[in-house]
Amino acid sequence: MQQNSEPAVATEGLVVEFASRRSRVRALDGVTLSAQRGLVTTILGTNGAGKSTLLRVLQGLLAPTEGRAETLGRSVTARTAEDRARVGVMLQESGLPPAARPKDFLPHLARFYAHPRAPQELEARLGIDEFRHTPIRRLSGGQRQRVALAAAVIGRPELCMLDEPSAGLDPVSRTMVVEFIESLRDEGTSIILTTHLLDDAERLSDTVHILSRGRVRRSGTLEELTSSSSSRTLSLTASPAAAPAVERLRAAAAAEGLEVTMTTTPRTLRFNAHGHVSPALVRLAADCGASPGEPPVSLSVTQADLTDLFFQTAQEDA
Ligand SMILES: Nc1ncnc2c1ncn2[C@@H]1O[C@H](COP(=O)(O)OP(=O)(O)OP(=O)(O)O)[C@@H](O)[C@H]1O
Repeated sequence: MQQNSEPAVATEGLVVEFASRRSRVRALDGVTLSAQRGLVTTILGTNGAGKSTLLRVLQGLLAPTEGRAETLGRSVTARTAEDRARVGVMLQESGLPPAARPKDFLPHLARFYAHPRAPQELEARLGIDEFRHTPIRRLSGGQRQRVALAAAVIGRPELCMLDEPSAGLDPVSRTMVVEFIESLRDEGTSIILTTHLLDDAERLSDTVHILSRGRVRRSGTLEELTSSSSSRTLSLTASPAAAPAVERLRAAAAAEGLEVTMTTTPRTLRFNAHGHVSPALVRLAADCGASPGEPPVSLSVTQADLTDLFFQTAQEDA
């Protein structure tokens, strides 16, 4: 028996190198991270950061060049069939049989497990019942994705790895999938998630690891990550009469290295500056009214959110 105190996932110094005669790519460059049981751990990163490579190693589909990786306390290179049955996997390329219909495929899959979920209940929860008679090759990308998610969880895995499960879904299906993932977590399933949808990441994640160029650049709970960041967003709305003052603010923010966006309509000026917002800049903003010494229509300084951190990480590594 495995001890449940083991983390759901643990990696140490994981390196994956893809080498051809012409080039060599270090997709993972010393990744050390862990994911606690019963929580949602999200891996974020720009395209090519190494997220799918990491999942492929954790799924035992790719041998690391260096380092070690464990799922549920077992090395990924030494897993038995029984160990594999405890891990559910949803890949970006679905790997589903094209001629099968969901109504046959899910019950067929269920027969491989001792205590499977009821296929019809899964169909209903993921909206698959609407197209259960259609062969998989005729399903849309978003429909196929939901069948792949159902297939990943039908055996009641203790650990579920989901590679961009909500990407490309319409808003109704996306909500269904996000709520489904929440319910898996509530049942105690450990979940490793990758996504580019930062709203979903904010809603679902207990812990986040942000990868860039094959390395873990930031790790922590959402609260730890955002409170440790010195980044703030200064947002201001002013009347067009305040344009000269807002222009001075823009120049000062740019000189301090902040990222600035401005939009002007006939009735309002909107100004946003993101980065290390100094007290001097806040004082300058407080004077952006229609006449000298008057305050602007609105002014706020807010803590960085996950989106800000994501951009910051990408910029630091550019
Ligand atoms: N089989 C392969 N052969 C050569 N290079 C590869 C291979 N698979 C991935 N790579 C490279 O490894 C790096 C990481 O790729 P990976 O697919 O892990 O990124 P990702 O973070 O999942 O990106 P995305 O968000 O686009 O899915 C990229 O530079 C990619 O080109």
